[in-house]
Order: sequence, then structure tokens, then C-alpha cells
Amino acid sequence: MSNQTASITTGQIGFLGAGSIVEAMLSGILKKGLTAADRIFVTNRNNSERLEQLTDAYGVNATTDKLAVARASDILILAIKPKDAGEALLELRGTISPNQLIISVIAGVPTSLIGEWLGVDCPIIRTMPNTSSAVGLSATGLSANAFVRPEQLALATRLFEAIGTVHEVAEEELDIITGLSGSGPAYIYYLVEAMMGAGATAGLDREMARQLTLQTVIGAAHMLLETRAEPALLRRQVTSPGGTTQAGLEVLESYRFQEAVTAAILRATERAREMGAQYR
Ligand SMILES: NC(=O)C1=CN([C@@H]2O[C@H](COP(=O)(O)OP(=O)(O)OC[C@H]3O[C@@H](n4cnc5c(N)ncnc54)[C@H](OP(=O)(O)O)[C@@H]3O)[C@@H](O)[C@H]2O)C=CC1
Ligand SMILES: O=C(O)[C@@H]1CCC=N1
Repeated sequence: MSNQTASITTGQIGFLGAGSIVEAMLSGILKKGLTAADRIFVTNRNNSERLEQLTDAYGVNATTDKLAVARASDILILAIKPKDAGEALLELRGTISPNQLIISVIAGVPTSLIGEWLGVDCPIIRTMPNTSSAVGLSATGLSANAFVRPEQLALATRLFEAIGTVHEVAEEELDIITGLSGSGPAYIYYLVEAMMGAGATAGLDREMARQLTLQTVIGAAHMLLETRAEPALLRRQVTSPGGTTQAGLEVLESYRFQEAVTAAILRATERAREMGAQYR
């Protein structure tokens, strides 16, 4: 079966910012054939080496002329850090027209503030994907402002559906999604680091510990998806009374594992809200 999706636009897609999330999105978008590489323009603050690297790897166009990219893009994807957003978007003031679609992946920053900085009432879709976009497995939340037309929302939804799943939500919920699934891959990687390390410490070959850990994570994710069973039930099915799993889980409980994960996600959510307020 082909992995390719029909092209979603004949227009130009511009990326303001050329960091980790842009590379993950580029990789996913091009693998799925959502548009041709020569219709994509990438720009950043001043790191021309990085632009060259993206041009070489993906065949996209790259330039440090941000205003030219902003002006010419039918869809402009904002992918700069929240702390840089005010300065960067004020620079674009006067270049954006209401016919362009702005898609933001910036954590915490509300669409109202983006519109204020750009100085125009234009369609803005705020989103929160994650870096698994690179392999077509992002979990993306998105929310549209009042100027977004249904066909623009449909286009953005198709774009993110091609690189994962999409949930349309109320804008306030995007901060929670940022703490949960935007940051989420890092929590899983952290767990994987610990599991691999433990396997190796206990005496396994490191590469084998890696393979066993990854297959365990993939298997558990598929079990959750395919059986649709509650995670607590699946956990109980692994846990023989008085056995190894119970012994392991008791240690996790003594370190308040679930409390730690809950506190991490709530703190990340709070941080998204703080960033929206801090950088205005
Ligand atoms: N990484 C992730 O997992 C995710 C990130 N996000 C969001 O995406 C955004 C980018 O994150 P990430 O890719 O990790 O960040 P990076 O630090 O990797 O990249 C930031 C990019 O922004 C560019 N930049 C900074 N200032 C300007 C400016 N004034 N004009 C143009 N470009 C500028 C930088 O250019 P230069 O190198 O030249 O300074 C760099 O290319 C953030 O808002 C983050 O919240 C959302 C979902 C997931
Ligand atoms: O760490 C961050 O702020 C960004 C937002 C979600 C993932 N990375």
C-alpha cells in the first residue's frame, strides 16, 4: 500500500524557524508527499549552516530573508521559541495579508497575541504537534481563531493528519496538550533511557537491552490500542501475586512514580501558560 497522500496545496508553505520540530514536520510532510519540496521555504534567525543542512537533507528552499518568505507563503508555519515570538512577529508586521493562513506550533502563545503582534486580523490555527511527526505518528491538538474558514481548517487538519492523529480542541486545552503529548515523547524517552540502562547494569549487552526495551514499549502501546483495555487492567494481567512485576511495581510506588508523572505533566501545562503570559 502506498504511503503517499495527494498534495494538499499548490501554494507555497513557509516555515519561520528551522529547529527540531520543523525538521520533524518536514520529514513527515515530504515522506507523505503532501507537497513538493520546491514549494517549501524555510527561514531562521541567522544560522545559515542549519539552513544548508535542511536544503541538503530535504531539497527544500532556504533563505534568511524572513520577510520574503512571510510575504510569499500561502501557509506560514510559525515555529520559533515563545521567547523569540514577539520580536520575530513584530518584524513581520505589515507583511501578512488576511488571505494567508498562519499555523503556529509555538507553545503557550495564544492566537489573539499572535494576531496582535502581526497587526492583522488573519486566520490563525494554533497547534501542538510532537516530534514523532517525523515518522507520521504525532499526536496533534489544534484550535482555530474566528477568521479561519472551514476549508482552511480542513487543510490544516489534513496536513497534521498526514503526520499523525489530530484532535480539534478549545484553545485553552492546548496548554494541557502541550504538557501531555507535546512534551510527552521526552517522558517516554526518559523511561526508555532508564530501562535500557537498568538492563545493561544488570548484565545484558547494551544493544540487546535497547532492543528488548523498545519492543516492550511498542508491544505495550499496541496492546493498549488493539485491546482498548484500561491500562490498569493490562498492568494487573502482567502482575502475578508475589512475583517479579509486583516486586518491581512496589519499588516504583515507593518512589511515587504515578505522582511524579502527574506532577510533571501538570507542571509542563502550567509552564505553557506561564510562557504565554511571560513573553507578551
Ligand atoms: N521540539 C518539540 O518537540 C516541539 C516544539 N514545539 C514548539 O516549536 C517551537 C520551536 O521549537 P524547536 O523546534 O524545538 O526550537 P529550536 O530551538 O530547535 O528552533 C527554533 C528556531 O527558531 C529560529 N528563530 C529564532 N528567532 C527567530 C527569528 N527572530 N526569526 C526567525 N527565526 C527565528 C531559530 O533560528 P536560529 O537557529 O538561527 O537562531 C531556530 O531555527 C517552539 O515554540 C516550541 O514550543 C511544538 C511542539 C513540539
Ligand atoms: O519543551 C517545549 O517547550 C516544547 C513544547 C512541547 C515540546 N517541546
